[in-house]
Amino acid sequence: MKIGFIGVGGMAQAIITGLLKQTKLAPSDILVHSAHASTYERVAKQTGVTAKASNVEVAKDSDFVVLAVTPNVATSVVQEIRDQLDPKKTTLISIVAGLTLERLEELAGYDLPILRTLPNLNVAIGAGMTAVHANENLTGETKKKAVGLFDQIGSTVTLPENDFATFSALAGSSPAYVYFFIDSLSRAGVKHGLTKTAATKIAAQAVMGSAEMVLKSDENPFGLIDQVSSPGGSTVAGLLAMEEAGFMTAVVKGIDATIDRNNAE
Ligand SMILES: NC(=O)C1=CN([C@@H]2O[C@H](COP(=O)(O)OP(=O)(O)OC[C@H]3O[C@@H](n4cnc5c(N)ncnc54)[C@H](OP(=O)(O)O)[C@@H]3O)[C@@H](O)[C@H]2O)C=CC1
Ligand SMILES: O=C(O)[C@@H]1CCC=N1
Repeated sequence: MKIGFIGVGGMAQAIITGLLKQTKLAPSDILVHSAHASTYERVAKQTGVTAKASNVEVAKDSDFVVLAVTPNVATSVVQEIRDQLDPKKTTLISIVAGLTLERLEELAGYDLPILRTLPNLNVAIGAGMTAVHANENLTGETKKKAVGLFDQIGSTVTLPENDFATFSALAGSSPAYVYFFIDSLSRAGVKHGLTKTAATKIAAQAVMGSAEMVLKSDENPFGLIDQVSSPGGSTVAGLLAMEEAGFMTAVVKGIDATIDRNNAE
């Protein structure tokens, strides 16, 4: 089974790293090409994957073709490889935010099996969260294999396409917001005398444990907040100060802006 990546930027590299760590795929079974030889040749050198001389070659030689370019060039790239996409052999997997199955079928062919996905950066460490939606041509074992790639590098959820913009904000973009939160915690620690390295490790471990607690406990997050907040204690004092600064409103406004941008694609 050959998996070809068209575009090897941040997200494609995260998927490749995750696949090489979490699956039995050989690096040579992963084919890559992108706009600049300096990028795809560097990725090939660093990871052992196979560099191809063109997008067309990647499409021709792959069973699963992962479209991993930015939305502004996706249309022209699909048009470029269209003739190599053989519905009997090839499955197209798109990770492009905002690009619908209807548009992909229009560009790539109505007979082609296509999986629309929206992964997040944490696939690199096998802890991703990916939304998937297959078109009606993608069925059976091939669908299992395509979705299975993302199951092996994290969790997957099948969502209606009109929820993808919201999912993209809550899981695709949110790692950036959580990293921002961790960095904010860490900076506060530095303000109070910890080293940045120690503060970041402490903050990240606390965030990881808290996320695991939400997933594993029967309590909702507000119940857990109450468990942490001792009567008359420091946590409730901190929570109230954060809320006075507009914590929840800031988060919801950020997610609204993310969804608005996704819907404008
Ligand atoms: N970053 C993320 O967390 C997520 C991103 N996505 C989606 O993933 C896609 C890629 O995003 P991201 O990795 O962040 O972006 P990057 O800018 O890091 O990567 C884009 C890649 O596209 C390549 N490229 C540009 N033009 C062409 C072309 N004509 N032919 C072949 N390759 C080309 C670039 O090549 P080169 O490097 O050689 O210049 C680069 O490797 C986007 O559609 C985005 O919506 C989805 C979920 C999460
Ligand atoms: O910033 C972006 O547009 C992409 C989509 C989700 C995460 N990164």
